[in-house]
Amino acid sequence: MAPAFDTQPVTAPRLRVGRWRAAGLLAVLIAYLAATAYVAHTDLGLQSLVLVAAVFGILAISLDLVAGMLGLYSLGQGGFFGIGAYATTILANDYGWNVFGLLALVLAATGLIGMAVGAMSLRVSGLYFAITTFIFTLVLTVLATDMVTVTGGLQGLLGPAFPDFPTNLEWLGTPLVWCIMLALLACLGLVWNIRHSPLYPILLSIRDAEPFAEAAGARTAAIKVGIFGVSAAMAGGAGWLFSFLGVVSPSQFDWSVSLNVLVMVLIGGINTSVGPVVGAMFVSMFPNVVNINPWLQEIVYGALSILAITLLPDGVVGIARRALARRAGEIAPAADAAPDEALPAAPTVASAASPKDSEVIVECRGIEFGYGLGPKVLRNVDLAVRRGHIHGLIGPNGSGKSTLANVISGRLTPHAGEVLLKGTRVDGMPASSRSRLGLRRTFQAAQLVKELTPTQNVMVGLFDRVPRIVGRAPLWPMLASGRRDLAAMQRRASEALGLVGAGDWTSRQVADVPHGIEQLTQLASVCVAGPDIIVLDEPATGLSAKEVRHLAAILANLKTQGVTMIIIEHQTRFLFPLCDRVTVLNAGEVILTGSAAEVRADPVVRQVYLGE
Ligand SMILES: Nc1ncnc2c1ncn2[C@@H]1O[C@H](COP(=O)(O)OP(=O)(O)OP(=O)(O)O)[C@@H](O)[C@H]1O
Repeated sequence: MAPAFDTQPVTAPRLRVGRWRAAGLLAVLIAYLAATAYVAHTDLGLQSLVLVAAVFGILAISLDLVAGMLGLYSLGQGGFFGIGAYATTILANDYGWNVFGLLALVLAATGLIGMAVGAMSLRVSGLYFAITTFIFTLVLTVLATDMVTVTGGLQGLLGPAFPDFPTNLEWLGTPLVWCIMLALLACLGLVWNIRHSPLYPILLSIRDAEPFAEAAGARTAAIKVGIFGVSAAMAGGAGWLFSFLGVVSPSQFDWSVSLNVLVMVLIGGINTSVGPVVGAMFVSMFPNVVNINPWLQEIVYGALSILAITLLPDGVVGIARRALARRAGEIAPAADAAPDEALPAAPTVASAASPKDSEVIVECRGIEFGYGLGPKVLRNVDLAVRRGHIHGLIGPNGSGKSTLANVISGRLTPHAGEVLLKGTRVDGMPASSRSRLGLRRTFQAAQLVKELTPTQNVMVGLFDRVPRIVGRAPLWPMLASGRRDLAAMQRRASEALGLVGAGDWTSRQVADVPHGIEQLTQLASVCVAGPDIIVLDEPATGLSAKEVRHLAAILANLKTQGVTMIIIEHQTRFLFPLCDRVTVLNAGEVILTGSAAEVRADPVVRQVYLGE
């Protein structure tokens, strides 16, 4: 089993913001509170304009949390918003419930409903996910329209009054202004904290490279459902706030509102800290600020929205952030160096002694597997890999090697047979649980998050080595334990990149690094967790001869540290010198297991695979 996560440095580093940045943040906070105080004392017209924009800002943040970080384009936000507003209005007006008690109820109820809707909708993804959440909003709108005696039908209901300040706080002005603006600040803070926690690279890896996150031990379905619940609760909370702004009616929560919120996020900048709020301000304030003929106004608004979305794919804030980062030299230009030049010298190869009679650490017995109703891809496959060995898996294209790797690592469940890791039967276990038994894997096509740095990607590999990442994320930078663990994770990730020879590439985006460095980053992301067993699926694909030699040296070094490896590879000249044993698959069946020399000498293998 991998060693426990070492949390050195023992003392938590201070919050990682420079002096100027801290002063800037403080100035922004003071300006925000001053602006809130101004709005709290101004006329009702301006108040209502700002407050509607702020409530929609919260709604847009709730959507960005799932759309930007998880790629789940929910059209259910309008529905959760409506539930919050109607529940507050009906229970406060008709039953006299305390509005603050209702806030807790709304957050809990919409969070739970969100998790239930999420659990059902997450069986599908992309467009189908959007459609299922759209149907949720549609059904709620129809109910709100038809249940006239409860909801007031199309005319809606007048929302409850927001409680006044106690007399000693009346000097603060309108209490609802403070409540909404502080709620917006809290939502911005929550998302900022998540973006500065190690949960952020994990969420992006669930979005862009889910098998990678699963293989690192993340229960991706549970995380998606949980985050969707938080997003729904935030949208419900926005509905609670909205109920105090006037009339609550179906047109304010229908599917077009969900779409409008998506437009806000896209215009402002998806997956940015303040972009959704900027988008919400633009969309909700536009009709009042540009006060022209209504139909001309719609045309101008539509044209501006289309232009913003098509010309600014990162949104207004995304573009501004990139420009600032370029000026500050944070985004390095794309790498010019050829991969060969990019790679440092290979590490020294220590002698790779093979423990001859070590225990069997990975075992497959009688594995049968086929995709859907198609023919069997694996037939009665037996495989025994000894601790500390490098076990090669070769065979012609389509012979079932990657399928077997997926069965061993938990992405696929065999139809028959058993998989054992360290003597424990695991064939019913998800990939995330197998990683806790010390198994890690790489993928044929590198599974990484392109917009993150190699260091951030490698940190994903530490997911199940660091306690309570998900639970602490909403407060992460504010917790001493969070800052300490993040520093330790960054240090471990940089070390792992250094060990595989990619230490010079830690701060560029993966999108800007050569293919060889991507492959090494994948390898570092598994090595960082100190695994006992690594399954590598065609690690040498696309590498130059020099890079392949470098990779061979790294794998031989890993072997000297006692790591067991199963390597799927077509390049036998690279693979055979590393291997203790080689298994040959052909059309889903094992045709031979033996030493590299035995395999090379076998006439059937020579004919079937080596083409001789
Ligand atoms: N997701 C899938 N759905 C249906 N069939 C699949 C799927 N993945 C693989 N197959 C089929 O299963 C068979 C085995 O594929 P697999 O990728 O395991 O072979 P392989 O030996 O790894 O091939 P290669 O060396 O080309 O990577 C092939 O016939 C392939 O077309």
